[in-house]
Amino acid sequence: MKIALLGYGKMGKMIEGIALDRNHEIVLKIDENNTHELTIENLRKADVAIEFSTPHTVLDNIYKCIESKTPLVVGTTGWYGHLQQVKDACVEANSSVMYGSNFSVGVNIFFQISKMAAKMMNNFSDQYDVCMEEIHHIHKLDSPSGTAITIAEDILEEFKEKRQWVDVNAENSDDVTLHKPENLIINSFREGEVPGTHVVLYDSDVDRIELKHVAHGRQGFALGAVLAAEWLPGKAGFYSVKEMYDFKV
Ligand SMILES: NC(=O)C1=CN([C@@H]2O[C@H](COP(=O)(O)OP(=O)(O)OC[C@H]3O[C@@H](n4cnc5c(N)ncnc54)[C@H](OP(=O)(O)O)[C@@H]3O)[C@@H](O)[C@H]2O)C=CC1
Ligand SMILES: O=C(O)C1=N[C@H](C(=O)O)C[C@H](O)C1
Repeated sequence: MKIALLGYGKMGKMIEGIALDRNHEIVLKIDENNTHELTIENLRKADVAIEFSTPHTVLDNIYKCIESKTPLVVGTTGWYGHLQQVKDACVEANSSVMYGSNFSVGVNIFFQISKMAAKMMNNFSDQYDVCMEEIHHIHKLDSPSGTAITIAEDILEEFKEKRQWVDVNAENSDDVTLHKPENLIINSFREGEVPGTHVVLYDSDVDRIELKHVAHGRQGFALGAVLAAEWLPGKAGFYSVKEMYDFKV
């Protein structure tokens, strides 16, 4: 397949390596310095585009791909407030977009485990409280992580004591008003070069249950994005990575 890489940073470079190993060809690489090359004409030379740029640039890139009808895999996080508009634009144009807060198979298994646990724990919400932690490298621009938001929204669907998630980070950690029983607290930490760690904690007076996913590097995210780029072409519509993995449980 001919692949366009929109964003050629830590993820874009790792995706390039995996795509070449799987006999794909990279026909376009866009970073901050050559955005003028991101034209409809150039996008149409690709069978699929993979977007790992920044929360500030992702929306323009998505809309360009929708306009050119280039199937697009979006890994960039920090834009989910615009999800419905993007979905509507994609469907109206009969284009193909898949987004995912995390493309690794391990995290997608973790999503399922966490959702199942939340459903069980909902029967014991008089005894257990739930909170989350996410730890990432200091270069990360968004907080909480997209992965943490996906986990939190799954928990909110099942664990009825919680009404909304709230991000507690270096900037607002002194604000005690955030700690209300109905708030699902996500504690976001930025440390060194941590690739991505997510924890769900259920705590009672007598014990604690911890569910934890630790990424050892970015390889799993990058392979998942290439698998998505192989899966998407020919499928018009707006998809989430959960539809690609479609685990049978
Ligand atoms: N869904 C998932 O599985 C994963 C998602 N992510 C997310 O992916 C995103 C990228 O992560 P990462 O690669 O680590 O970040 P980096 O900061 O390493 O890379 C970002 C890249 O985007 C480039 N860029 C800047 N402006 C534009 C633009 N207008 N168009 C295209 N590219 C542009 C930058 O260019 P320059 O180098 O010139 O500054 C850089 O190459 C983040 O949002 C992160 O949260 C990360 C890992 C996994
Ligand atoms: O910025 C990162 O690095 C990562 N971002 C994604 C997220 O926000 O969840 C996925 C992964 O955790 C790494």
